[in-house]
Amino acid sequence: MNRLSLNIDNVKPFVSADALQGLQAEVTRLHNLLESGQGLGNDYLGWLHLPSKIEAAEIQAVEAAAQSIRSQCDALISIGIGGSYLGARAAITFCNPLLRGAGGNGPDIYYAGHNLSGDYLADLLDVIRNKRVCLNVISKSGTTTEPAVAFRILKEALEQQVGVEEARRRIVATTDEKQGALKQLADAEGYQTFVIPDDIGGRYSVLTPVGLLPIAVAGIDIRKLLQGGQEAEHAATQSARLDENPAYLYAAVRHLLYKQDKTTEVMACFHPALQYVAEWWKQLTGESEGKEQRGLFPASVEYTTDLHSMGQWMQEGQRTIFETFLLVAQSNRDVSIPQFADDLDGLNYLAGKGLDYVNDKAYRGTAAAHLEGGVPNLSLTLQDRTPETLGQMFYFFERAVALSGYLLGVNPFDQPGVEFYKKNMFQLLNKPGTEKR
Ligand SMILES: O=P(O)(O)OC[C@H]1O[C@](O)(CO)[C@@H](O)[C@@H]1O
Repeated sequence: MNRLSLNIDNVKPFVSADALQGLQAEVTRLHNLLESGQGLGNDYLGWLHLPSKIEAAEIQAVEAAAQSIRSQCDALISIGIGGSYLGARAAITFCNPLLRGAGGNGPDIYYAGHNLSGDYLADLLDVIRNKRVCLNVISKSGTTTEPAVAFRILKEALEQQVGVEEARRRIVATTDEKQGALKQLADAEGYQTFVIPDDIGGRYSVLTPVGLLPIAVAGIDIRKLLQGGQEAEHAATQSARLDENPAYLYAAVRHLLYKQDKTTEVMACFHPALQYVAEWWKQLTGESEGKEQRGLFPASVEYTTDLHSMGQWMQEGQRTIFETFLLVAQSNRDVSIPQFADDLDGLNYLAGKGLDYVNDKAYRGTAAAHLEGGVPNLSLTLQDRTPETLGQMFYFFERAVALSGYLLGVNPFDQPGVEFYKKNMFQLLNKPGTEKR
């Protein structure tokens, strides 16, 4: 079942059917390279068939741990950064009510370890002071500074609140099977642990326990999420043809636009539930493609609010951009506009219409205006805000970005550039073993 639809009508003035057809042979070659495990970064392909291969026992273990957290606690703090953070936050924001506790009908979900702000952590410590708290610390390497520091502080706070023994029961670690400081710490303390497979990098890990545990704690059905992932996996595996494989069509279109010096891709959403989906997508594309001085710069805007700020730039700024609209066809709920007898605000022409109707017109008006202003744009419409649709979307982008990296000739599964700031930071912090340059 296809829960996503890709519309490329507004790129046609820039990308011809012939140009797409001209890329087909290369796409097919790269598809075969990906599937046969012969391409760049082939030791990180565990995500490729993960949705269909994840073991029933693993799903059950995640569900049981989530249930135990839901029954013990009224707040979960998910501690991680980058790929060990954004997938869960994207899913939880996407599926759950926007203004109630982020955990929907379960514990409130808070995040830590994704920044180094003292204010942020101090505020978080205040907020959780009188709550029953559980911690899920997530780090593949087990050595990333931001989550390690946050975990140290939150672990101490929890131990002071409930004692060392009870704290141990309330902490779950998601990390490497064998290595890293977090693994050693978890073993020493006797925490429950989940494993991040060796062959799956952080930004491709949302459908492993990295994402699944916090998502399940938030009351989202992870089986449905995985089902969506599986549907997209099957669809993308079956055919490399651009007229049959929308993930590859998206990759091919953005590659052809990049070749025309459209070097920035702006993901534009009209729904606040997509805010962290865009953040997840930025990590996926940025870390996968931005290397060897190549790669699209991934940016995002949230409409309609940003139409009143960035809208000017989008309409008339440098023509080095294209836009990918990420849309939701069916919201969970809608609110209709009332009729007023006096009509002093002049809005009676919208009376009886839902906000989604108005939002849709805003999208259509924007897409046409930006095309007229020289910005090619494509639209990916998600059928609804269900976990199945989200699972399809996660896999759609993973597959598309893997192919995009191969089209660029880079390894989409490493991130050597990220280490540079860390070296400098450690030297500035006088970390033992690092020397000043
Ligand atoms: O799970 P870890 O090892 O803490 O890494 C978190 C994130 O940091 C990075 O390694 C970059 O530093 C990302 O690739 C990764 O998603």
